[in-house]
Amino acid sequence: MNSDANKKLNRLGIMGGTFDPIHYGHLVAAEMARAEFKLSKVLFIPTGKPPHKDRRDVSDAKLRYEMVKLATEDNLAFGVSSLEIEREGPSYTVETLRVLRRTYPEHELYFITGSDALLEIFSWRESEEILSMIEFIGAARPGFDAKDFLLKVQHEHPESQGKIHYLEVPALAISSTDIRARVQRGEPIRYLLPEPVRLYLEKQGLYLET
Ligand SMILES: Nc1ncnc2c1ncn2[C@@H]1O[C@H](COP(=O)(O)OP(=O)(O)OP(=O)(O)O)[C@@H](O)[C@H]1O
Ligand SMILES: O=C(O)c1ccc[n+]([C@@H]2O[C@H](COP(=O)([O-])O)[C@@H](O)[C@H]2O)c1
Repeated sequence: MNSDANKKLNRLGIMGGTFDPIHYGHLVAAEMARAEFKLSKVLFIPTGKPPHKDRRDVSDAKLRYEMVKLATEDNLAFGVSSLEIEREGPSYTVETLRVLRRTYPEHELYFITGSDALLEIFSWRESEEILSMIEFIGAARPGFDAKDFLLKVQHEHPESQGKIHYLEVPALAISSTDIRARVQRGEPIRYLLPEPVRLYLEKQGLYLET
């Protein structure tokens, strides 16, 4: 086999997010993407300072990183990177990808997002540069019309043709916002996220205050 053919076998999935906290919606999307797109590994990258979120009270990056570690350690194909939480300033994806390109020169990079985030990638910093470096996998969330969306994208952003893939996942209507609100109201969150993460966030007293 020549080296070009070899290259194609290495596919790295990247799952970026605030993960405040990580939950089964994230994990199912990553696992389905891994299998469907034959990714050798999925790297979870918690954001240091989320560029598009104006919540001033995003939890401490180290706590969010720790929760991602706890949630992913039982899957050998999952890894966690502290790249963004160690970098100063907003966590722009383009900067992260430049580092990953150097770290994984032989890999094709696939960025996994929920379909809601897929609608926003064109507003990301240097989105054209991003599209020249990687492909996107958009995981379906409830209420999302993928066919319409892909048609619209192709029409408005012809440069993205062939670079955005749609992945159907068993839709889980779980969000970090809902989990935080439940904790605040004293409602159960068990089975919405891995048990070690639930125990950790309770021990840390996370989300008790608005
Ligand atoms: N239930 C879900 N199914 C599929 N993808 C999801 C789900 N929840 C989040 N994602 C995706 O995971 C990535 C990281 O999401 P993020 O950490 O912001 O979680 P979130 O639940 O959307 O958080 P919040 O409610 O605080 O906005 C985003 O691309 C998002 O679209
Ligand atoms: O680079 C950007 O301009 C940019 C703007 C918004 C979001 N992102 C990335 O998209 C991923 C999901 O973000 P979020 O805010 O939905 O948790 C995460 O990796 C962010 O760093 C990136």
